[in-house]
Amino acid sequence: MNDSSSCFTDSSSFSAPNTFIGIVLLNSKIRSSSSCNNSTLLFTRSQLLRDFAAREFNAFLWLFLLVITSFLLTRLFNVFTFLYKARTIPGPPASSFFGHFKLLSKENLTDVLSKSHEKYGPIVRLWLGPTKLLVSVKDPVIIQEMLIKAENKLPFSGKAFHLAFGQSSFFSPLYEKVRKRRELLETELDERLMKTADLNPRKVADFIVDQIEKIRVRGSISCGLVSRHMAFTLMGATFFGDGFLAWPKAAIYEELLMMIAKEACFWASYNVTPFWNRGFWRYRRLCKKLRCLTEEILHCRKSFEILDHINQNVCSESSNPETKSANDQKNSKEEHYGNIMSVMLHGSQTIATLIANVLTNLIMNSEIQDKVYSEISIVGRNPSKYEHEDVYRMPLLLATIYESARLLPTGPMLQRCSTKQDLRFANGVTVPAGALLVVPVQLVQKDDFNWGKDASDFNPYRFLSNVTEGSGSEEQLDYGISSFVLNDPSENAAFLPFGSGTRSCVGQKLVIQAVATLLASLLKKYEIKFNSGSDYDSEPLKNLPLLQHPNSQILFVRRN
Ligand code: HEM
Repeated sequence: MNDSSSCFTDSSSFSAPNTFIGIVLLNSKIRSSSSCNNSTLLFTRSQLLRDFAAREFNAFLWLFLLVITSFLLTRLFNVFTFLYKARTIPGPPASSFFGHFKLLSKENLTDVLSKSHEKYGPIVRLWLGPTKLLVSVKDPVIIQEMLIKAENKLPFSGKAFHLAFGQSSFFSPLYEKVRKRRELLETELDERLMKTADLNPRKVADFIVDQIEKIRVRGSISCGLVSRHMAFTLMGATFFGDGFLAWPKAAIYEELLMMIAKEACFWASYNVTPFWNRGFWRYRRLCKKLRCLTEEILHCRKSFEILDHINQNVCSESSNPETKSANDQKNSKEEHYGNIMSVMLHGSQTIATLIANVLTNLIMNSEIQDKVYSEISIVGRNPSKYEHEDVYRMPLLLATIYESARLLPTGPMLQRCSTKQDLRFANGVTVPAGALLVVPVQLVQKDDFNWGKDASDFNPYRFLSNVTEGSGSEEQLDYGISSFVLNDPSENAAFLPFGSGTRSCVGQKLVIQAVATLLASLLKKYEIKFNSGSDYDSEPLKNLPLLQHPNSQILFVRRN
């Protein structure tokens, strides 16, 4: 037998190793067999490596296939479990693969939900797509439970703010992200509400009354426009201090904010940000201008500003300022500006709608306006030690504000989602994780079951309790006002204009005090009327449900 017989020239006489170590061992074996010539050795080695690579590649493919298959099987299992759990929630049957999408593209969601609740009860489901489940809750007790348990909002909530103003942690969908700032803002606002010096809605009210005096001589004014201006001035003075009232660029800031408000939802509705659209870039330029003006007012203001304080608190807790990188500092500054602009936008829009609703209701119900005026006059004759406390002695005015917020809430739906865990309600219904949960506020706040037969009528007295007869002062009785006390509106779980639970509105107390003070100052000086010839100036309209966003022309008539 010659020497070469021991060489590994015949590839079939050996098998390639399965591991890299195997290759190394075999390689050393080949090297040690000195009788092999170089070319045979090279051939054998490359053959081995090729064989090894092929095996490794096959193994990799198998592994990849296994991972993909198990991933798909898990997804499939999850989808079936989701569908199975969703089956237990009552709702109209979905006729197509796309669920109720067709129905919703033809009809308003609130109307569809109204019919579905009537037929299927307090919890109903609708399919927005093959696996997109929407669950609507109309029962106040279950709503309360849901708004506490489901802490997160839908992933796209806050997208409009994010697109317009960059990072904004107040309106982030994740509760974890907003929790700290929510708490700080709440505490800050509570503290400021206690101190008259820092935040004085009366100053804002006097400023607005002065402005109204100027426009009054020119005649009537659009209710929507004047409400918008009042809301903006209130928000500006609250967050930038009294110096905001004299800021010469306030009017430009207001105009920009309102232009952005008009377009924000439209641009946020795109799944992919429309960078190719010129209109989008024009919108971005508006946002940038607003950002510059925000920076400007923050630089020149003298008074302390609430959100600045919160930002400092959050930054000092999250990291040591000395070790903070320049990038971190830039991000926190961006977020600070984002927060200011988003709160200004949210507050101005919602307060404007609320003021417009109250003014419209007071005009359409002149007897209530007269009584509120009487109430303001009585309190004015015997003012409290602290001016800002006066409004809490005006129950009818406060009840009018609550009733206006009940009849026409600023948003038609509250929304939540539970991404990780199923939600189990006390009544036995389980909503699978990943479903969108909504509360149709308009339906809940006008439901006869929750509010009585006159649920659709304007009746502020539903928020008042009559204290035993005869306890009212003579002066009160002269004005035809019996002694009323305001009930806590949150006692009724169906009262949701500011949401409820873990993600409820942080500005509620501020709004009620500020709007009541402003309206008290206005009503004390002026009687508010529709301009004759205005659409609303007719008796038959009185009992019609309040129209959305009333844009009637109103007059401020000076009282003697
Ligand atoms: C009439 C005026 C206002 C109305 C009707 C209103 C209404 C609401 C509603 C319905 C929500 C969602 C609540 C929920 O999902 O449960 C909300 C959230 C919020 N509101 Fe207001 N709001 C008003 C004014 C304000 C003001 C003046 C501020 C600031 C001082 C403010 C700060 C916030 C914040 C920070 C959130 C987000 C809370 C979160 O996501 O955790 N709101 N508001």
